[in-house]
Amino acid sequence: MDLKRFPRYPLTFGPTPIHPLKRLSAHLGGKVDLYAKREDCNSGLAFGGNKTRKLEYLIPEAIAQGCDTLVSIGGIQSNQTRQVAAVAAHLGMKCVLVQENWVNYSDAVYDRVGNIQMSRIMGADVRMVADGFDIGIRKSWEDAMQSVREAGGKPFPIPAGCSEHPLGGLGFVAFAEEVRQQEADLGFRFDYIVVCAVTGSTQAGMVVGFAEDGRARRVIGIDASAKPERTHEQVLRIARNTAKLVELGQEITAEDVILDTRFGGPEYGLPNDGTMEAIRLCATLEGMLTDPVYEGKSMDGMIQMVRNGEFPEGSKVLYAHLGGVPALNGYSFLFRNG
Ligand SMILES: Cc1ncc(COP(=O)(O)O)c(CNC2(C(=O)O)CC2)c1O
Repeated sequence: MDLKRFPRYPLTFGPTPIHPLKRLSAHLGGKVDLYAKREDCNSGLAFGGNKTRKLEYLIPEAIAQGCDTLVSIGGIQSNQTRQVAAVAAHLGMKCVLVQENWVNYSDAVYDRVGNIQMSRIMGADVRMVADGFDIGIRKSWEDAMQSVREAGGKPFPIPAGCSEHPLGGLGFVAFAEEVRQQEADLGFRFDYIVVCAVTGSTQAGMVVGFAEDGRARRVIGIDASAKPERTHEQVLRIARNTAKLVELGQEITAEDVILDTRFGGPEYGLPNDGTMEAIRLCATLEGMLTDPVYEGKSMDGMIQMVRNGEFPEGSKVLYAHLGGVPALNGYSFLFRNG
């Protein structure tokens, strides 16, 4: 699938590395080969992550439109907003971030460390809003854009997770192309790809990208929104729109969106016991850190699926590490004893 007709503004180092998770695979019985693709190491811009790959396809539009301010939204410890702040700083643009109260978790430092701390240091105008979690288009975000216009600025709208932007899925269509090229070098194909899903355009792009070689249903989304009906609908809608955009030539159906709802509880942003065990297991066996909001839940899902024998023996499973580690600082109390 050729994406060259879509302008891309380079914000990442290039193809992200794939490496085996040998100790974790052995610990889980050695019958399934686990690998990680490291989107958490994809850029020098404030630790990067999945949004930085997505922003490569949104930024050309911001530049072409002569926008001077990137406006985005997320929870207090949003990785999205931190990545937007970094890209704005890198491009010499202003940045307004709406940080809503998405997580029912009170830690003394939650709104002063990690992602939100970095966004402030990078010069973003960080605006705290009391509204709770919702992955949809928010009034607070629309108000922020209006405030930029009233101040004489030209805002570029970047919705939560970049997902409701028409080009939001392209980055992870490119991810699938990149994996195919890496598989040619590795000499094998992955049987499954495991990915965390909340606002949906990461999984949606992968579903479209892997549909080309018949692997749409091998993309296993692990819901971390704890509102899976909403996330499933959003993944499906974005995948369908992205399939039309890239002229996939096949229909994406609801059955193509595999979203596992077992690991997202108890709420968005709050870890469960499985999340905490998965974070510790991956950290102590592989030195690979994951977070309590997103990747800890997808890592838990992958670990439990291996333990349950849900991947056939001999399967090669690719874990998409999408970033998120800075938020660990907001959950320090949970790890006070390691
Ligand atoms: C580390 C990490 N892993 C997975 C996801 C889920 O990606 P999608 O939103 O594309 O489904 C996020 C999203 N984060 C959001 C944020 O505000 O940071 C968009 C919710 C993420 O940050």
